[in-house]
Amino acid sequence: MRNPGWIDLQVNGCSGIDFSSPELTGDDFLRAAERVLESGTGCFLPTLITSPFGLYRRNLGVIRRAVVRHGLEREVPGVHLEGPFISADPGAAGAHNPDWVVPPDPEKVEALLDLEPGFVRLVTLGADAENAAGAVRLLRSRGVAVSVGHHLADSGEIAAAADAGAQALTHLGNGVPGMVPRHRNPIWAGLAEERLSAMIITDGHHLPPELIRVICKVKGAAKIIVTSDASPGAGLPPGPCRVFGSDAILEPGGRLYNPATGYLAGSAVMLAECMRRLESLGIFSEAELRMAGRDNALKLIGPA
Ligand SMILES: CC(=O)N[C@@H]1[C@@H](O)[C@H](O)[C@@H](COP(=O)(O)O)O[C@@H]1O
Repeated sequence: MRNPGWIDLQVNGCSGIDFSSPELTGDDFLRAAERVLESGTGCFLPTLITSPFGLYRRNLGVIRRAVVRHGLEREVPGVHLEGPFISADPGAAGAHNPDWVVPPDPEKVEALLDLEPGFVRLVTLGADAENAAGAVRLLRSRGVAVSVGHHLADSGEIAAAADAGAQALTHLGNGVPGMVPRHRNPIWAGLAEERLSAMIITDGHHLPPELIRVICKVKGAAKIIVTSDASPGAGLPPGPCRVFGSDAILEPGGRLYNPATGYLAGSAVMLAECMRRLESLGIFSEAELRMAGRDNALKLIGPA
């Protein structure tokens, strides 16, 4: 499979560098960006997980200044805010700190977007948040792409988000409690909502092959977006490490998890590896892989 310059909408950091850390510096960001780009990713959205407002103010500025200073606007066209408007339920929040979850009030949404105008390109919010549909409409009116996830939303709430202009589902199959009702749960509801693309993490640990196959078959190649969800642990040697301010363990096989909660804490690989793993399942042709690893992501966030 030829690498067309993969586009990764979800990169939380790598090599011990956390884009959501209160200590992130411009040089840290550039070091991490260099590793991401040399791995075969042509363009990516640094992703900030659920954080206090002051952290967004600080880190959006740090990242934007570093990008501009080094002329990386094509490679890093903006950021993905994964939260803070998600569900605080422990299974839905996953690696996110529920203490920083807030409802998507219009003033809060506007305040976040106004920190670095035009720099937020994608927001993940919970479709079960209070007035989620209003927030989706507001974000879309400001030119921001919206994906829903980290929620316990039912099919009605997911449909309402799609009616309001949401375009995708963030890491479908992850960011839900370990045990869910067998028929009515956010995975089936997201799978069944034909208007929404499915972002999926194909790192070999987040989803079993049979679920990847089902999601790809149901959504079709035009509605699949592979993301790495690479975390600060990506690129580190196996063993204990720090991820999103918590202790984590990176197993020799590449599984990265928080031992206190048992939840995965992002992935340990970049998008090129996720694409190789998806290719090895034999579901998609080369042209379809290019859609899932590049074209659909570009379509989602639109031109810079
Ligand atoms: C940055 C981020 O949010 N990553 C999520 C994590 O929060 C969630 O816990 C995990 C497993 O989800 P699961 O336990 O529902 O499979 O998927 C992703 O790694």
